[in-house]
Amino acid sequence: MRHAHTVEQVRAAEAELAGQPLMDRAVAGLAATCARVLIRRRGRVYGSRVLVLAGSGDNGGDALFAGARLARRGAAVTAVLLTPERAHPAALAALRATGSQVTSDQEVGLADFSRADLILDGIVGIGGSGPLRPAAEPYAHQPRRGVLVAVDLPSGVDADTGEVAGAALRADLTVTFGTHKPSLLIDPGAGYAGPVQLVEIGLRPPTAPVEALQHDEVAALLPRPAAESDKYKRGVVGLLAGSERYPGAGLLAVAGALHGGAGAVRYQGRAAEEAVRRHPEILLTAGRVQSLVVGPGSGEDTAESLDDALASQVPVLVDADGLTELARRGPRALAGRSAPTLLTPHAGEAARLLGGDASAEQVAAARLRHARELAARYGATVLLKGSTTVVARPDGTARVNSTGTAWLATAGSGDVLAGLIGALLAAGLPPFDAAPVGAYLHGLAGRLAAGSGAPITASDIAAALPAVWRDAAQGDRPQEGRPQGRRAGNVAGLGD
Ligand SMILES: NC(=O)C1=CN([C@@H]2O[C@H](COP(=O)(O)OP(=O)(O)OC[C@H]3O[C@@H](n4cnc5c(N)ncnc54)[C@H](O)[C@@H]3O)[C@@H](O)[C@H]2O)[C@@H](O)CC1
Ligand SMILES: Nc1ncnc2c1ncn2[C@@H]1O[C@H](COP(=O)(O)OP(=O)(O)O)[C@@H](O)[C@H]1O
Ligand SMILES: [K+]
Repeated sequence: MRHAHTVEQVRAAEAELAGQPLMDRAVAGLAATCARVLIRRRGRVYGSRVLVLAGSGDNGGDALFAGARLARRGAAVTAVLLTPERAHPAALAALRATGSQVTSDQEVGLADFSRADLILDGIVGIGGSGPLRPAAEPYAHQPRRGVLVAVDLPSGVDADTGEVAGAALRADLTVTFGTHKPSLLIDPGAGYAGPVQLVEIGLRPPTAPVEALQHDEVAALLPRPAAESDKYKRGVVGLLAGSERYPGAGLLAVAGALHGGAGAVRYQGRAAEEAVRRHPEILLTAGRVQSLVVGPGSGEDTAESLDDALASQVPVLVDADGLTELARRGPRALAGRSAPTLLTPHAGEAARLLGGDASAEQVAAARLRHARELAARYGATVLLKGSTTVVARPDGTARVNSTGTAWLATAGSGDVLAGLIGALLAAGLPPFDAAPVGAYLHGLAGRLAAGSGAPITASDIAAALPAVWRDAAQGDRPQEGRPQGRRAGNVAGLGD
């Protein structure tokens, strides 16, 4: 499990360790990573050009101290102070003692930014607030050829949410201290961080409000048939999906559900004939189910299907057309439910569910905030899809997905996901497990299908599910780094 803590929690955990050399530990890890980057890039640290961008707080202090360590190994280090009168005194003295150049001339800084082999972004860390200050902003737009390492988190990114209010520095790699911050796991912030390396400094923060399942946790949660299982004991998922206008969505939901670990898939929609032709293993008769999926391509049947689903006593996943109908009815439509409800909107559907309080763009720019808001308003678990999938519960706890690729953004991909998660619900996983496990497998399937990068169809994603299930079931293989097609670029693999 990857855990992410808020700034407040990090500060409290730090206070408990007062007197311990936390900064030394952080700096040692940071400098070691920078040295590795330089050795991979240039074969050695000696003679490399390093630029340190130092703000006024301890984040700048970390960067200056790391710069001093690199200078002692022969790097040509220049430090640019963004607030010269408030630079970290001890760290500045340490860097000066190496004979390195220190300047507050931003013209020099910007020129070096373009030339340096390695840039340390120590402008601002967890003490940041609001958009980058004017002195720092030009660095966010300046071209460079070297590797940019963000200290703790990329400057300009809000640590607790991953929101980016204005410009931010786009890192190739982030070295973070003590614990992950939510912004390192959630876009758009995560997209600025690149691969993240965690340096342990001894912090013991409390329960994490945001976490990301990894292979081990997914392996432990995957439903497996027991010796005495039969198909009903394994769970039956009911699909209320597909209509005359959108038969394909029903078929794709079936394809996802068949690979989701339930014992049987009961299909109730207008694409029945085609569904059974393609998937002869499905059931078309009415009967007991342990979960229901309502909405993918339900078209003209949506209102009635939603009525049926919400009146049931089993976990219900509402997706696509079902969400549009639910948005019309509002949160009260879920008030009488005794079994759990899971909503799986993309940003546009989320905006609808919020009744016009946010646009799709605003939802995508503040995923954690809006997923939490929706979960609280509807009293349901919410899986918000998109570049980072976020699952939130009404109490605000959240899980974010660390697999996936932008190639998943293809028509019908969400229908496969809905069927898959529906089956996991039928197999007995609670929504806060079923949703992130489904997203994790779906993301891995997208990566597997896309390979080194190629357009994929939703059917390809479904077809890849058995292989990624087998892989995930083995556990112990953390899925680090950013998905295919992201700019891990010139330091691919350094986040390991
Ligand atoms: N808390 C901890 O447990 C540890 C913290 N360490 C480092 O300390 C950092 C936090 O240090 P601080 O609390 O001094 O805070 P920061 O250094 O993150 O930032 C505070 C300073 O940045 C300026 N600032 C705020 N918002 C800004 C913006 N948008 N643009 C430009 N400047 C801005 C403020 O004027 C303030 O003086 C961490 O990010 C990490 O790098 C590490 O040394 C190890 C341990
Ligand atoms: N930029 C992206 N990066 C990674 N995954 C994405 C991106 N955009 C969309 N996805 C994923 O692709 C799927 C698309 O689902 P959805 O929007 O419901 O599409 P559809 O309605 O066509 O099935 C979701 O799982 C979503 O998280
Ligand atoms: K930083």
